Amino acid sequence: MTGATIWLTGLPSAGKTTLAHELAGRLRGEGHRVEVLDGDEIREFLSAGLGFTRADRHTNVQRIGFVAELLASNGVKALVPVIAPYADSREAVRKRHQTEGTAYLEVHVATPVEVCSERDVKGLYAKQAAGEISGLTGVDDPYEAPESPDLRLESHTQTVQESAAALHTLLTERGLA
Ligand SMILES: Nc1ncnc2c1ncn2[C@@H]1O[C@H](COP(=O)(O)OS(=O)(=O)O)[C@@H](OP(=O)(O)O)[C@H]1O
Ligand SMILES: Nc1ncnc2c1ncn2[C@@H]1O[C@H](COP(=O)(O)OP(=O)(O)O)[C@@H](O)[C@H]1O
Repeated sequence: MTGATIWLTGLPSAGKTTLAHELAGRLRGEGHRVEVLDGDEIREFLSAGLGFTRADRHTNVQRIGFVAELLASNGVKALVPVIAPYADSREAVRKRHQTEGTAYLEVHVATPVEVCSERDVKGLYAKQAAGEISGLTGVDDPYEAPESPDLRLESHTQTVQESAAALHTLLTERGLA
């Protein structure tokens, strides 16, 4: 089976993790091998000790990109719900896949910051507003939105199922599902 990395980039609470797991379920049901490289889990193990500076975020994204490519080149659909706020970090991951001849799709989960901060799944926006944390992506830390992603999802105007269906359609169009 053809492997691929599908990177879901977007702000905290945009819907990256939810969509990755929804898509994973659909793909598994069709017999695909799937791994979700969850940002929080990766930061507990593979990227333990890294923080949220530009340099640390870059290192984190390159490590995840490396593992995703290994999985994808062995027939796995590697779903990556990780913010990856910097365009040059994402570009380096894309190039690595290109060099190795491995399929790579960039999906922008383009939920506006106002909606994300209302969802505030992990309470980070509230903590930032209360001055308890700083350097929150999209608020007081940069997020460089992709200029030409393979797909841009408007998760605030769609249900989870509609967004996941759009993602699945993209994979089908590219011969990956
Ligand atoms: N300052 C700050 N900025 C952004 N995110 C923060 C921050 N502090 C903690 N968190 C939590 O860590 C998750 C982001 O980790 P990632 O590995 O996806 O980010 S990055 O690509 O390295 O920037 C992110 O997870 P998601 O909410 O699922 O996106 C946050 O829950
Ligand atoms: N179309 C949609 N796609 C993804 N999530 C959605 C959508 N509509 C509403 N949501 C909700 O938004 C929240 C997103 O949280 P989460 O997936 O953890 O975000 P992230 O991983 O980007 O931080 C979830 O509570 C989810 O149910």
